[in-house]
Amino acid sequence: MNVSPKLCYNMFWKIHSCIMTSVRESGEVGLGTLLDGINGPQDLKSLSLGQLEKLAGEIRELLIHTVSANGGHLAPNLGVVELTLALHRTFNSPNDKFIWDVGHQAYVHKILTGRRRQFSTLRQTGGISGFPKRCESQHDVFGVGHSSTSISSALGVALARDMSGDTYNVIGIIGDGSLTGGQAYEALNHAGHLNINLTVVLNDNEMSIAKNVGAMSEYLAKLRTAPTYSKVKHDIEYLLRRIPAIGESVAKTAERVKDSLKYLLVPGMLFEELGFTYFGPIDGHNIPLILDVLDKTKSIKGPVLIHLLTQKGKGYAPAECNADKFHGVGPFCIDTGEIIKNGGAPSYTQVFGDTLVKLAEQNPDIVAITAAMPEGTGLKKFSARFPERFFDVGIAEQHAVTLAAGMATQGKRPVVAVYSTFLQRGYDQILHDVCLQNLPVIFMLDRAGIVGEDGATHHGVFDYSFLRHIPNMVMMAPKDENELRHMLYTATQLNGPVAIRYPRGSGVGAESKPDFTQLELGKSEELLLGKDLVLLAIGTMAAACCQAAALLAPKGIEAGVVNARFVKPLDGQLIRRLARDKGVIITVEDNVLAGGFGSAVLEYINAQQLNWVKVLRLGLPDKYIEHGPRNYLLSRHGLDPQGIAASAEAFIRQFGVRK
Ligand SMILES: Cc1ncc(C[n+]2csc(CCOP(=O)(O)OP(=O)(O)O)c2C)c(N)n1
Ligand SMILES: CC(=O)[C@@H](O)[C@H](O)COP(=O)(O)O
Ligand SMILES: [Mg+2]
Repeated sequence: MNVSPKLCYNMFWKIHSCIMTSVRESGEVGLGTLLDGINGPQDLKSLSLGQLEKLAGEIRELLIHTVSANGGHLAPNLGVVELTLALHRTFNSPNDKFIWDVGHQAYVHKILTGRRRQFSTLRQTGGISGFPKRCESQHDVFGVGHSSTSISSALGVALARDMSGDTYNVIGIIGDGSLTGGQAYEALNHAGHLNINLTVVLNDNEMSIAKNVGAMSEYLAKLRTAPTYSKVKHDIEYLLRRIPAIGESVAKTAERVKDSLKYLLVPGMLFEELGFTYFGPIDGHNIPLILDVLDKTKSIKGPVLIHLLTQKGKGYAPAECNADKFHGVGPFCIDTGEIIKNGGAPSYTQVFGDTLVKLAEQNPDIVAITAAMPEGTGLKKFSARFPERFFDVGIAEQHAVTLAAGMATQGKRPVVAVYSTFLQRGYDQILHDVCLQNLPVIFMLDRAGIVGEDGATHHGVFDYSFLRHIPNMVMMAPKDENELRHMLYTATQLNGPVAIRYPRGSGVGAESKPDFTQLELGKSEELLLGKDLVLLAIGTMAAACCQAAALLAPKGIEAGVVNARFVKPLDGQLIRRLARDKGVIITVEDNVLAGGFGSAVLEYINAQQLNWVKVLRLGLPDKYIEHGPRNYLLSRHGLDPQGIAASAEAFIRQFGVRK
């Protein structure tokens, strides 16, 4: 009988799932196993190679089991199991310092550094974070969540080490996707120049979240198929030493010979040219091989780059086949790999993506730009429909912004779709390259407000504050997914920079008609009338405010609700009227209070000398918000209907109701 490898693999996977199901049912994942004996990295030192390989399997089971329940970054972690084991086996953390790029692949590191028993709390309220965090463990040397920082921070640690006369090892671990970010090159440039002792491990799985893009990615692919440079170096040295009589002296000049030969044998040794000693490419799932190369590179002076080839999702068939889907995933069924869906209305992301395609069908100047997140930002459809008008620039938000500015000077209508938190990278480019020249670039800020389980590094709670003060910028936030459509349409009709911010996840199920309405610039929408106070809401806070008003009514408080729509320009006319008629304004936003929407309203009231108005600002405090479910975090910060109603009631009781 002829059995295809794919069929074999599927059969293996079925048997494996059955075993896993019974293990899960007995509630024994990772207990009574090798993993159970790992209380810290020191416990790895005595394990045999066979045991390390068995441990790798147990870690994979634990990863799959935990992420299937809590959600998280499964595929990146499955890909670095062997690498992380080898790192902790070779080096001595926390004396030696590991610095992870993005940090979404540091689960194995967490498991091996004393957090195995807390691992079931991953990404949950009060539980361990999905990213390295200095306050969580001394093994987490550098906090992270945004990409391409590892070489910079590792270099900083290495420089500090040398200044203090210490001798520990510093190892930065960066993925091929993160190597598309400009900061990584700034750091390579600096490290190569300093000739400092520093190890960079490049974990190359040919994937960012989506397939990796760019010339560097193509260069890595060339290295992948070229003869192993480290092997070539070794072989040349070996051969030269074996030449009778002259062997030793020739071997002494081997360094020079190798230097000339390497150009012939391996095209464009970019990393070596930058001052790094390059090792690779090496199979990143072969523990003895990784141990060997780590051991060898330990004694090399100057910066070293070890290029490992890994497979994202390794060991779990659904993640191997769909590495992008399992990059960051919600709870899923282990046996089938199916994501457990909440159902509900289409997400803001989807509505944006569909709307952009519609608008682009009518306007050939519309182009779309993503920084390595075509799926997450909803641009997948656009990329399929208009491949020549779609640009994935890699993890390069700064470049994305200035690229858009350049296109806008030539009459294009660039739409930069980006997560709010990652646009923080492009602040100067927005200010200096886009707004100063008043260029019509549209910024679509997804994942604005509280994002949930990714936590402090990912909440998009600063965007009102870092965008609204920039001259020429128009900033809007829709109350629902249907309004998002009209806002995007409106943005295409304006002739300057526009930012629109909206949250992660489902819309409210708002009905949408096929036509578009151009919204009046700086005009808000009165949703509910109420004589005692007004809840002046921005974005999705409008719905919470309507519910809060309903909670206040039985208490004899008549609250009006306004959907502000614009953070900039503000609806000054409305604010003056509210000040005159009600005298109590409560602003509500899911942004930090500092410099946010409420601050804008206060500035306006001050500028107009409407001094009698009582203003309460509800929003997020001047601190980083931890990880946890989005609704829980909103309620914890008083931004759910109950919280808003309670604050409004207390405020009105303190300042009285104007009759
Ligand atoms: C500045 C910034 N932009 C975007 C992201 C979103 N993001 C997280 S991981 C990732 C891909 C990283 O790819 P790579 O470094 O190769 O890691 P892999 O997941 O492949 O192991 C992206 C785009 C981010 N974390 N930071
Ligand atoms: C690590 C990272 O930055 C992304 O993977 C992020 O976690 C994606 O989040 P979403 O699930 O909101 O797309
Ligand atoms: Mg990668």
